[in-house]
Amino acid sequence: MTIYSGPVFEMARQQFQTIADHLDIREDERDRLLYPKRAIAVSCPIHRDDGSMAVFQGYRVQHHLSIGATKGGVRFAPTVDIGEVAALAVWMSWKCALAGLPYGGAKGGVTVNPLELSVRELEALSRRYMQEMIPFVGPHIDIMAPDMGTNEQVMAWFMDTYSVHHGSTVNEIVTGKPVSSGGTVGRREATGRGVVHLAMRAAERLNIRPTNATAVVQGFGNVGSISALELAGRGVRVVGASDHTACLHDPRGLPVADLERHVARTGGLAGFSSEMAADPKEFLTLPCDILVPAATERVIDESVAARLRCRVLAEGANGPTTPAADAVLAERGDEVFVVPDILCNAGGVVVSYFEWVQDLQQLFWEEDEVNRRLMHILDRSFEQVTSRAARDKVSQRTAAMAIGVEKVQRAKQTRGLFP
Ligand SMILES: NC(=O)C1=CN([C@@H]2O[C@H](COP(=O)(O)OP(=O)(O)OC[C@H]3O[C@@H](n4cnc5c(N)ncnc54)[C@H](OP(=O)(O)O)[C@@H]3O)[C@@H](O)[C@H]2O)C=CC1
Ligand SMILES: O=C(O)CCC(=O)C(=O)O
Repeated sequence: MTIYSGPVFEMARQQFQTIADHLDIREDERDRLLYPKRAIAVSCPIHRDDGSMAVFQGYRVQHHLSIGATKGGVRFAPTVDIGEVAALAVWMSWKCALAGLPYGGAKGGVTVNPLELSVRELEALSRRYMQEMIPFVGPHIDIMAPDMGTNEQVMAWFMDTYSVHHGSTVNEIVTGKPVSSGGTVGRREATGRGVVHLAMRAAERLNIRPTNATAVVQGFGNVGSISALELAGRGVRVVGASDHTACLHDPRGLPVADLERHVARTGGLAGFSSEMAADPKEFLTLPCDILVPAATERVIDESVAARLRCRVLAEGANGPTTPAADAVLAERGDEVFVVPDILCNAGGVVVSYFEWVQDLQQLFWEEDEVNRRLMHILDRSFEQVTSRAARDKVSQRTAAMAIGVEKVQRAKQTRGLFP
């Protein structure tokens, strides 16, 4: 019996079983590695602007405590449930271990559509969520960060709420804060920047020149918009971009900077251009060299996987590709070079780690230092994953997860169990 259910947790569980079989992990050790150490569920009441009261469910799952504090983002979305949050926490563990960060994985979430809240209501909900979590988090216990539906402003409210309770400013309680409130330069851009850096490494392996390449990006929030801008900055023609409100396609290339300004002004891609409107059902299978899913989980199922027309799949989102889709991609052999999520989008948590280190030391780095160290870690992980995949004749996802799981397993074995 487990409280973790639903399609996203089932996906994380299936992936883990594949890795456990590949690594020949003993049956009696598997549950200890997969199931989260702690899960916290809270009710967050707020006053609505019309004077009524509303209660939102919030969660935080801390997956394992064997390497250090736990780390991971907080998602505000209508889909959030304990199973989704737990799956995302499990993935954070493998991601942090692969990158060599001193953290276990965590994730949080509130079941809410943030677009339906006023700014005042969003602030009230953010503060209430952190207030409810204060007994369970701390700079050496669990450090939150942004994810879907949250941003730098929400992190500043989290940090302020925790600090008011503590009696002095505790910058290191969350990462992804504004630079003006103890954030680091380069964190806002880090995930998309890392995605594109690794997409370029993959393209290089396939002899694709950026200036001859095309890209399609799903999702135009933090990760998607920065990925699109970085791709365009390297001379890649971004031919597709989408969010909930619209899918745009132009084989001649989209004006990415204009899209970003439009989204900043209006809140979405809708209304940018009716001539560029594309069919949402065909969006992910548009022909391109680089496909960046940067929205949500399970968007690439077996049917989409069979029809993908990209050469590089650079997973900006967490869990965009289902295990059934992975099997289809494996059958397609070398046709699609997959840069798996826990490698591809690790730039965010890597720079969050740098932010935490800087906050603890109260010594702040220049942006070129942040980026140099980020690329060093991403390049190291890329080499480890691709050489392990070649050595063991497995997919890059299996290789990446195997490296992460092995590190967590080793830490648990070395520390042992209480008698
Ligand atoms: N932020 C970070 O540092 C990191 C994020 N990630 C992952 O990246 C992904 C995106 O996160 P982030 O950019 O922060 O989130 P944001 O909330 O900033 O942006 C999400 C974007 O995805 C769009 N979107 C959501 N669902 C769909 C859909 N079904 N089809 C098309 N577009 C959709 C949203 O559109 P709309 O606004 O119209 O709803 C929005 O443009 C998530 O999987 C997250 O877990 C991974 C590592 C780090
Ligand atoms: O920056 C962080 O700590 C976590 C980012 C995150 O949630 C993720 O990598 O999925």
